[in-house]
Amino acid sequence: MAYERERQLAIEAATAAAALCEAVRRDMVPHAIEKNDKSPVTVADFGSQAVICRALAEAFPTDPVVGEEDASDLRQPAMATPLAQVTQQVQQVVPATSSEQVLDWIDHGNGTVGQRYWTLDPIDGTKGFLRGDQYAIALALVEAGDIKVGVLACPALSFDGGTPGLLFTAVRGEGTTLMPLPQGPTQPLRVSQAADRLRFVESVEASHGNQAQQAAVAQAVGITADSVRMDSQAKYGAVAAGHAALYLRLPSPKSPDYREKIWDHAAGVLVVEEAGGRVTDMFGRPLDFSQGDRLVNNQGVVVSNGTIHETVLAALKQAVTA
Ligand SMILES: Nc1ncnc2c1ncn2[C@@H]1O[C@H](COP(=O)(O)O)[C@@H](O)[C@H]1OP(=O)(O)O
Ligand SMILES: [Mg+2]
Ligand SMILES: [Mg+2]
Ligand SMILES: [Mg+2]
Repeated sequence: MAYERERQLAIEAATAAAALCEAVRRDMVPHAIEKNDKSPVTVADFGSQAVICRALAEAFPTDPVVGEEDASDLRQPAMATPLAQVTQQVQQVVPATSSEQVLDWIDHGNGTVGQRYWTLDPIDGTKGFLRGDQYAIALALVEAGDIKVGVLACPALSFDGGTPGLLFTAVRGEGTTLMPLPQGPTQPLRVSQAADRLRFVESVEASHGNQAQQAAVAQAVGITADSVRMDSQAKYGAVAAGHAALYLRLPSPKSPDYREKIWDHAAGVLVVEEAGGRVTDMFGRPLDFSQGDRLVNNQGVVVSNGTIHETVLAALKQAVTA
């Protein structure tokens, strides 16, 4: 199988990070630390990035990792308490780790996009994580702009009332699989074509999309049920598993020039594509992962079961020009 080492390593690292995040949520009631851009980060985001970057640095030392977080704030003297908490959490995975080591592992994620790179969102949906809702650990390998491996760990996700905790894994050309966390039988995953599964998913956070326009487009393609609102790339998982036919993320009227970050999409895109679905921007262009840490050549994201994709793009064109 192609990319077997990369796939195995990504699964192991994301599974360890998922356990760390769940331990934080269970044991310490995480609170938000505010970043410069006012968005939240927690002890678990830092711990997850440290654990995954450590594994990548060891196994693939020359691969850059483009991760969401960096350790500059954590290095400030005023952050001694959260740093100690991050270190304590990482020690559950890697015993006898020092804080210095943890900071260096986090900063291993400050790489830049190149011919081959990994991109990591140590917690995608930090707001969902803090609310007790959905979040994901998202890790992907990209070569020449093409996503080759994508792993999405969704510790709080379940379908049809199952035990929470699902891991999605995709390798380009080899399909998508679903496995319970932390381990269990693997099953291949396909998107759904069933008419009764014509649900659509969107963000919980209204400011991350355009909910009025999303509802109008969904209705135009015959989806009459209310949206299922979900944080994080778990939405890609819902489409890949056939629990939704469509995920719409249209530019928010409050931030029309926002460009999506690569770590918010890379793993999810491959998980859906390899399950038989399709992902483009709102104009039908493929997402371009070769340009840097943002999708500068794209606006909005449309994720579907494939079958309805062209109809959705046509409805979107009408909605935007109307
Ligand atoms: N204006 C925006 N439009 C789209 N996504 C955004 C916007 N602002 C922040 N985000 C990103 O949305 C992601 C969460 O998505 P969701 O709502 O689907 O759970 C976060 O990674 C967040 O990035 P950041 O962590 O930099 O704030
Ligand atoms: Mg994040
Ligand atoms: Mg994110
Ligand atoms: Mg964030």
